[in-house]
Amino acid sequence: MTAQILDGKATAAAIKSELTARVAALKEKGVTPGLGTILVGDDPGSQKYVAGKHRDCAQVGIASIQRELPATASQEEIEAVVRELNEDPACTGYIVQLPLPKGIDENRVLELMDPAKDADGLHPTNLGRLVLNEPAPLPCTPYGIIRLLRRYDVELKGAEVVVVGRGVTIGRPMPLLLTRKSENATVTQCHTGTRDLAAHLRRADIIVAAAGVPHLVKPEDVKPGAAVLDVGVSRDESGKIVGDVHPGVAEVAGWLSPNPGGVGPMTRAQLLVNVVEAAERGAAG
Ligand SMILES: Nc1nc(=O)c2c([nH]1)NC[C@@H]1CN(c3ccc(C(=O)N[C@@H](CCC(=O)O)C(=O)O)cc3)C=[N+]21
Repeated sequence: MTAQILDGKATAAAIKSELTARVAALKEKGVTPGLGTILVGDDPGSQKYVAGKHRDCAQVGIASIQRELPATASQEEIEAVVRELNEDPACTGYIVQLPLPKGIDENRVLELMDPAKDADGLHPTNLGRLVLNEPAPLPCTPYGIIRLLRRYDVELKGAEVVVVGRGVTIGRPMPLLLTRKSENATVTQCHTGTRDLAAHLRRADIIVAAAGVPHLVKPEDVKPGAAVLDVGVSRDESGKIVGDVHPGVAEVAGWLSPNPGGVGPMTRAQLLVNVVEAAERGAAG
């Protein structure tokens, strides 16, 4: 048996083509959605991700607003750019590319953002709304994962999901989305303090591997037919992406998201969704 591929690239392309129509409709009303990015420092990986986000924008007709600061930028300088984008009417949503350089208080920067312009869905107010079941922009990677599973008709209702990892962008918000009434999954969250990870993995109908540990999920730990999402991104010596899922899992799983080509493109598509939805709310109000 070989797993069906959860093709994030193709699914993201479909979402982007739907967004293209919504952006065109907004433009007829005189509203152009604009995605802002704030990039601090010159990490080549971060530069590449940010460039990809602006390429996506061009594809669907969203305007790009790019702000770059040197690695030596101070807390005050970064916060000044956040305030500027909060005020800029051309910017309907934006992100601060993470991580920020050492010595910068990331949470203070994120808290300064206008929650209505939070394209990542990671502002404390929006995470709070998620906990309270109130409408809010949703965290891009977790929601991208859910949309990918839905696209391939993977049953979420009643499913036993194991989330591996407790990072702020994926691990922590993922169970909040999965346990909504609309998803109705049962979630076990595993992390470095988990005593017997393999025992949990073996029971899972769906595994979300977001630990950032190369090949953490082994074929012998996967229940035959399970859906496995490879979210972790590590790099080998040559700079090639190594995921959290061992390649042998493809022989056991029922569905598998490749890495690259799986969750990454879905994250980027969801970012655009948040920007367009913010612009639609603005146009309606
Ligand atoms: N405020 C903030 N929001 C983020 O969403 C955010 C961030 N900071 N910091 C870094 C991580 C990383 N991230 C990725 C998004 C897409 C791909 C992606 O599309 N990857 C391609 C391959 C890219 C390649 O080959 O390097 C793929 O999986 O097919 C990867 C990584 C978003 N992040």
